[in-house]
Amino acid sequence: MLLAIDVGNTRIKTAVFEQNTFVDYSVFTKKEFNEKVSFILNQYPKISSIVVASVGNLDKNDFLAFENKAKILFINNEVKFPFTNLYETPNTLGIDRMVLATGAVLQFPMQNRLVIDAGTCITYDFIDENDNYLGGAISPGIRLRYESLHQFTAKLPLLTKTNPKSCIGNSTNESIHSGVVNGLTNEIDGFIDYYKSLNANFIIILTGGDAEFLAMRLKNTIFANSNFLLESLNQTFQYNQND
Ligand SMILES: Nc1ncnc2c1ncn2[C@@H]1O[C@H](COP(=O)(O)OP(=O)(O)O)[C@@H](O)[C@H]1O
Ligand SMILES: CC(C)(COP(=O)(O)O)[C@@H](O)C(=O)NCCC(=O)O
Ligand SMILES: [K+]
Repeated sequence: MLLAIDVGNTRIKTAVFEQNTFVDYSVFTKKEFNEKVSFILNQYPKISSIVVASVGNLDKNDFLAFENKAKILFINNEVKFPFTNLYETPNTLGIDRMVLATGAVLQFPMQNRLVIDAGTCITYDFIDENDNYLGGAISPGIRLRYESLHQFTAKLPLLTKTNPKSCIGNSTNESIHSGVVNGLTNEIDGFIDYYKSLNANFIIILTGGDAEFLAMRLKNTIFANSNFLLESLNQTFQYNQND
């Protein structure tokens, strides 16, 4: 059994896998990290390996306490990836984006793929049909947009994500919801239209904490898979076992 751990900038997500079967899912904060991981390891004594992708503030040392329970693969840019990295600064590319690209290549072979991860930030990653990783974009995620409007102004309230009633917001709250939610869906549809103009044939994977909320609001039809990063971690692990 494998425990996959995704340390994002907002939350930690974990999954237990028995080969390719998703057995268990948890989500928690950094504060709860030690307690939750210990709990999962006790609950599933068959876990023999842990695979970690971290872009948040947990590093390799934070996992040392679990080394006597399971073997740990901490993903960094020295592990094997099934794509050619054409990013100009490969050493600063987010590990989560590399893991997502791995999942896209292994699950959807020989196709152009666009991965959109709607988490703390929205990341866009494009991997072409020849398995070249080209890059994409980084923009603020939904919560970040609401929080920054509040934090960097004197008058704007802090709101939580809500379906806007209209594009034309007729109150402060409705204007904010329209700006954040309609702004982001227009951004995503705009990027998708740009990729379509380059090549009509590509698949789109939408994941992250806001994937389901966004999927139903996009002009383009996309199926959300909130677990794509955890599934991709399992695949990255397996890919590195087959030497
Ligand atoms: N319980 C929750 N706590 C925090 N964010 C949540 C929650 N449920 C959904 N979200 C949404 O998920 C986004 C963060 O997604 P997530 O994939 O967890 O981020 P990250 O991988 O960067 O930690 C936020 O923009 C927020 O709107
Ligand atoms: C862009 C990110 C902050 C996204 O993090 P997340 O929203 O998943 O928490 C992360 O992928 C990262 O730190 N990237 C490094 C810069 C880059 O990818 O070029
Ligand atoms: K992201």
